[in-house]
Amino acid sequence: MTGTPPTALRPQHPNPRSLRGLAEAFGFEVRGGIDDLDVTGVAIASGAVQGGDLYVGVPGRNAHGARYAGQAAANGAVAVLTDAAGVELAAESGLPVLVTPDARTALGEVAAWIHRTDENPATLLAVTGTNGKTSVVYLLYAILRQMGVTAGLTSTAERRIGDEAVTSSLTTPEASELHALLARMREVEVRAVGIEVSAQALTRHRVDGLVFDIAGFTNLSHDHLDDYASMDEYFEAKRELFTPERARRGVVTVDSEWGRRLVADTRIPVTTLATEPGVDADWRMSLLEQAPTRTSFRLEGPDGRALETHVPLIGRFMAANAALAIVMLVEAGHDLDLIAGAIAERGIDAYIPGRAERVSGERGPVVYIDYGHTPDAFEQALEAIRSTTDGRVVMVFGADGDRDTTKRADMGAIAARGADALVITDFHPRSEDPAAIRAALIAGARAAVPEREIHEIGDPRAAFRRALTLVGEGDAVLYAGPGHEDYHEVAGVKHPYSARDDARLALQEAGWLE
Ligand SMILES: CC(=O)N[C@H]1[C@@H](OP(=O)(O)OP(=O)(O)OC[C@H]2O[C@@H](n3ccc(=O)[nH]c3=O)[C@H](O)[C@@H]2O)O[C@H](CO)[C@@H](O)[C@@H]1O[C@H](C)C(=O)N[C@@H](C)C(=O)N[C@H](CCC(=O)O)C(=O)O
Ligand SMILES: Nc1ncnc2c1ncn2[C@@H]1O[C@H](COP(=O)(O)OP(=O)(O)OP(=O)(O)O)[C@@H](O)[C@H]1O
Repeated sequence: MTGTPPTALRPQHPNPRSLRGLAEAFGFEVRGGIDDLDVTGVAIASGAVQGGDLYVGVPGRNAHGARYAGQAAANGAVAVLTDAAGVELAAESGLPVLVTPDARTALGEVAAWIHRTDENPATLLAVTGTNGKTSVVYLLYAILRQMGVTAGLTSTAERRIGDEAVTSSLTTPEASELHALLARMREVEVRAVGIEVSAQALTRHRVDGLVFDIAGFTNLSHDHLDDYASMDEYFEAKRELFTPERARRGVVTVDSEWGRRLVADTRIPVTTLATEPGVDADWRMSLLEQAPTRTSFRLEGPDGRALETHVPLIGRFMAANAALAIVMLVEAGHDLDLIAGAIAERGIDAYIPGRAERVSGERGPVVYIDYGHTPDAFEQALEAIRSTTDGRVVMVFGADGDRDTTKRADMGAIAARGADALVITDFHPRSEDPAAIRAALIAGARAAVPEREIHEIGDPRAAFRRALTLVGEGDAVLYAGPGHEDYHEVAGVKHPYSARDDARLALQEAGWLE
């Protein structure tokens, strides 16, 4: 996947900056003539380079990026920034080379300098946590727009400025892309931006060169133990967002021990939010009503301030995400009454692609396509569906290949406990044997509930159609995993596949959708 140029939103009228000025500002060693050269952008993937860019060659898992300096030059790069190991490779391109001990560490500040990020007046709202980041940034975006604020977002699904959107490749863009996106947002006078920040982004310097106005925390649960040696290390990666170098203020959901630990450990001022009963916090969310099409809730603040609203989505977890978004906006300086006024009547008018997205119509079973791929996400989504469904709940799911294998047994177990029947299928097996991934999920399910009805069908299209044969009016299907995605990755090849489109087609074939 690396080397594929990510589609990126960039400023349309960049202000050129002097390359000599850049080298002097950062104390870079210079090889080659750079006087009279200007730089207008920055990229770390050669395929993404545009005329006037600085190409930054960073070492990767597969190759040193400096190896691709020739392609960067062909695409119009004016110079290369790299480390000592990359100098010789970069010089082969014929471009001048700037040298720094660690090009990845330098990238964020360099991108901020080139794109003048300091001059960006937008409020920056960062969201981290294992689950709910994408949802919270879409909820922030929706509320801001309902309040008449020009907003942007960056998430796993999309980067979005007003109505302009491009599909994302990473959850958090590389720093080169992120600062360009913010510069583009400044051009169109975006005033507030929701930014999803993964643990990997913090660890890999993708949000360097930014200090967020508000950092929000959703939750922490089992995921990414292929990237981090333990839950403690994973937590430490997230905790970094709640330091003065990264954020001015925080809003922390304290339902879990991890949230409480974050509050105890942080060095920035934080406001707390509880969304479960019996947890003490500055703000408390309580559910009012759960229906298959919406969830309404009440949010109460420290001084008796309160609002009631709803989200057009299922589940306590979605109300929790919405409550976090609202408290983040209050902490960013928005008046609670103004927020309430904007969302009281119509509720929060959010569309979140592929997160508990209802694809069924008026007739037949209710079908949700979800992006859940962790044990906790499975549990939350199943609980939400149970609380709005009297009939059977059938769950279709698989597990990522080449990703944290230790969560598979738990995913199987939670599905077996929460659903009446399971259809276990393939979800991006990547380089792994798909049958072995299914076997791990089935073993987890059988260990938890030996008698559970389980169907094993590798092809996701056939699996979903099997699920439809197991349900009828009043029942529900949860298809967890693919969410908004439009591909199915097998052995390094991405095959076109949209679970949402295919599910609609299957519902039509079954006569349940026009
Ligand atoms: C493990 C990891 O983070 N890998 C990232 C890394 O890839 P890499 O080290 O393998 O790169 P490489 O292939 O060795 O190439 C080295 C350099 O040469 C460049 N190159 C390479 C080939 C070429 O033709 N031209 C070129 O310029 C590459 O852009 C890179 O800068 O640098 C690439 C360029 O930016 C990233 O795309 C890639 O993210 C991969 C796709 C990835 O999957 N990352 C995951 C771990 C990740 O970050 N996930 C979180 C999700 C969190 C969540 O689920 O919540 C995220 O924020 O997305
Ligand atoms: N607050 C929450 N608590 C637990 N599970 C949640 C929560 N919000 C969403 N989920 C579940 O997690 C899935 C992913 O949600 P979302 O995309 O918002 O999270 P994320 O943190 O952005 O994950 P990713 O970066 O992988 O997209 C949802 O489809 C849902 O199943």
